[in-house]
Amino acid sequence: MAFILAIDQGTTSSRAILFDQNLKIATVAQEEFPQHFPASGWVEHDCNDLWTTTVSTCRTAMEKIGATAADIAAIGITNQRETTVVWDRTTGKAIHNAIVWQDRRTSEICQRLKADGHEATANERTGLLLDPYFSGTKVAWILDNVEGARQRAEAGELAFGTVDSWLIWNLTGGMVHATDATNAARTLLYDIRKGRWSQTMCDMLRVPMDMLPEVRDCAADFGHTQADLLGAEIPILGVAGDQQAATIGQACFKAGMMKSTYGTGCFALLNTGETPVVSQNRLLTTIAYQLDGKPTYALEGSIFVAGAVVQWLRDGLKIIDAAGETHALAQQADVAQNVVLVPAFTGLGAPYWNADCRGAIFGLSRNSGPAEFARAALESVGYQTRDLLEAMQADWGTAGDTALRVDGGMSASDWAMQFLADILDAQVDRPDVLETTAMGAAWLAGQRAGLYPDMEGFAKTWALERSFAPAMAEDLRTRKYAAWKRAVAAAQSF
Ligand SMILES: Nc1ncnc2c1ncn2[C@@H]1O[C@H](COP(=O)(O)OP(=O)(O)O)[C@@H](O)[C@H]1O
Ligand SMILES: O=P(O)(O)OC[C@H](O)CO
Repeated sequence: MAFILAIDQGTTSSRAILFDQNLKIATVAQEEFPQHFPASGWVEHDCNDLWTTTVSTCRTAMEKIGATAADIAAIGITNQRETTVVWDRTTGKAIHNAIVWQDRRTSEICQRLKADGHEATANERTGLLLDPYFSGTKVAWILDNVEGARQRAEAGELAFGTVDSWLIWNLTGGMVHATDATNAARTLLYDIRKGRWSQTMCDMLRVPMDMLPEVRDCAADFGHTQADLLGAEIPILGVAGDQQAATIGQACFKAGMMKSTYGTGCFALLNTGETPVVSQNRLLTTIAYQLDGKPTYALEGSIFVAGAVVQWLRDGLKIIDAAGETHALAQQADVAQNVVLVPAFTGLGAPYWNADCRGAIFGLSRNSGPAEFARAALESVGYQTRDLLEAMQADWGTAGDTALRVDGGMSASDWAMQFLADILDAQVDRPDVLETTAMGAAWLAGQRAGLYPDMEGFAKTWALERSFAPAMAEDLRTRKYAAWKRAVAAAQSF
């Protein structure tokens, strides 16, 4: 039996998944690692944790089913995007903790650049906005705050990479400093139209170009693992950022197809084909995947809090013990109460991009309790998705005409998915395999290794587990969504 090893290095855990030659999951290993919050709005990871948990989960997954390196045809890597690592090319040591995508420390730099009128140039080159979310300002922050770093970077001694690059560098023993086009597209340094690093953006953000990795296709040769890591050399043949990998795993290969992933946050990607669509509604233009040198573009809506609102009910309010309890609670909620929760715990992402907004709850009465809170929390994820889809519809026209394919931990909630269908007035399809992110990375590597079918054949393997059809009366849908819009406006003016 031949396997593909998918590495999924996420925000809260590292996972290794072995897929067999029929694209079925053979085993999964997962390890969480600590999150570091050195100041308000700052989020860091220890770069060593990212690396050691990756290797140990790979080893555990292999041990679980007695697979050796000889059984593994190739490795595919998918990763939390934007998170920034800078390391010394000689020692291979990171010079600072990884600055995580959620980190807001460069908010002021972004404000300054915007005030100086740079946003249009940034958007035109990269498809992104001047927001601390992306890597570019994080790299500059490290260079300005670690003693001697800027000088060393200018002397070519330091390397920058998103998490995929950091893992590739370590897996190959420092032989390969590369990334793929989807990860490059999240740095604020990459020209998504020209398909190369942008001198203009590097100058704007003061990032020396010599630090940047080489950009390759998603299915390409990224070197091979050092023999002593997993028992023998294994080729690395696939790389994609996690949301793009999920788009691939959901087989959204045709323009107009869309997926939405509900993990900590929610990321909706609409395949727009060979042309990058410029959003008039504050969505991001990004690369969905790049194969045979040809990029396919996507419009992306990024919401920072989705499943995290359920974690808040559990860990902050302590009104549930496990995420799954929200289903029963939401069912018990008093329908006459219209409690609306705006979960802007770390500001609002698309389409508002309001870093300073904070969470708010409206419509409480003396009878409001855990059930109404749980319902409002699940509903908030549906409302935020509708905001994204309305923006996509305005930019693209047909968004929402096809079913929305969902995945991620929170898509396990039948209640949340039914509400989503209701508030969108659109069909929501949940696939059999919810590990779409890892599946996407596995397919990239597996088809390059000659083990898996081509795009068309792979798309045929997508199987539906459950479809949710809208069942809410139109006037109720209209009233509820209008209440959400009022709540978001009020939260922003607080
Ligand atoms: N049955 C459920 N109902 C509601 N939310 C859930 C359920 N199961 C998991 N979640 C939420 O899904 C999230 C985990 O999803 P996952 O895809 O593993 O996230 P990530 O990759 O961002 O760590 C958690 O925030 C959790 O609260
Ligand atoms: O690690 P996840 O699944 O929360 O995904 C993080 C995204 O890639 C951030 O853009």
